[in-house]
Amino acid sequence: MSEAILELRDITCYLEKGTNVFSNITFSVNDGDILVLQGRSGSGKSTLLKCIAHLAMHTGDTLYRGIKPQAYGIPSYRTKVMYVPQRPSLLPGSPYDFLVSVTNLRSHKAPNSEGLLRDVFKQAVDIGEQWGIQRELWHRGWQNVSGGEAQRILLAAAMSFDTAEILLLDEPTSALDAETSQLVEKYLVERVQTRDTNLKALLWITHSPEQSRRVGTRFIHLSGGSCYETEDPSPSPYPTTPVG
Ligand SMILES: Nc1ncnc2c1ncn2[C@@H]1O[C@H](COP(=O)(O)OP(=O)(O)OP(=O)(O)O)[C@@H](O)[C@H]1O
Repeated sequence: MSEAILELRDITCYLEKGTNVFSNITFSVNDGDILVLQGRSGSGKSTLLKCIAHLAMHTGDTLYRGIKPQAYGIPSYRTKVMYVPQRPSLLPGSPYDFLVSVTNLRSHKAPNSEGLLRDVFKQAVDIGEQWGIQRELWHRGWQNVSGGEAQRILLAAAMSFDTAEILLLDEPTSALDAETSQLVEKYLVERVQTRDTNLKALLWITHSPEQSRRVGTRFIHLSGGSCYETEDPSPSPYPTTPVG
């Protein structure tokens, strides 16, 4: 059996007193997994990714390589287990400014931070160009790039940092046309399989059964506040085998 990188134990999320989105979610993400997370709209998929990234209040434990994120340091943990939202709705400035901010955080403005930024930017532009993102878009304000462009830019940025062992992908291709979507899928899957970067696994929300079949190695459904692992890549609202 492959090595567990991330373990979720009894993750329960309450949004209001007395109402929980889900409870006691327990599963592991192993080296090499492309774990597809499915479920009806409103079942709590995005919220679960936010709990894993420690961006939403919850109870239960997350262990990254056997260590609690609090012990690891939440900012460092988030560079290893990185949440990639559907849209960068609240980010100021341009995509390039975003690369600068994250690189400054990473380097703590060390003397070589310019070199690090140059490498990250080159990598981001290279990846983006493979997906049809022209270099000049990195310098445009976020509000002036389309939803599909912003999605690809965020993903290219996440890949260019090359710090993450797990990417938490919230419908990463929802704004893309079929052809571009498959280009991005292929790239992400290959990065996990070829092992030439730090990336070891993906936790991927999708509503598309076709995408699920193309990319997934494991399939987890959220339904009725619980989660279920299944061999079936097509979403089912009434799965039968609970995990955890
Ligand atoms: N900040 C919040 N305050 C109150 N309710 C919230 C909040 N965030 C999410 N919810 C509710 O929690 C539930 C789960 O939301 P979530 O976005 O996780 O669902 P989802 O499965 O990702 O949905 P979709 O497939 O439509 O993106 C929904 O009923 C949503 O309305």
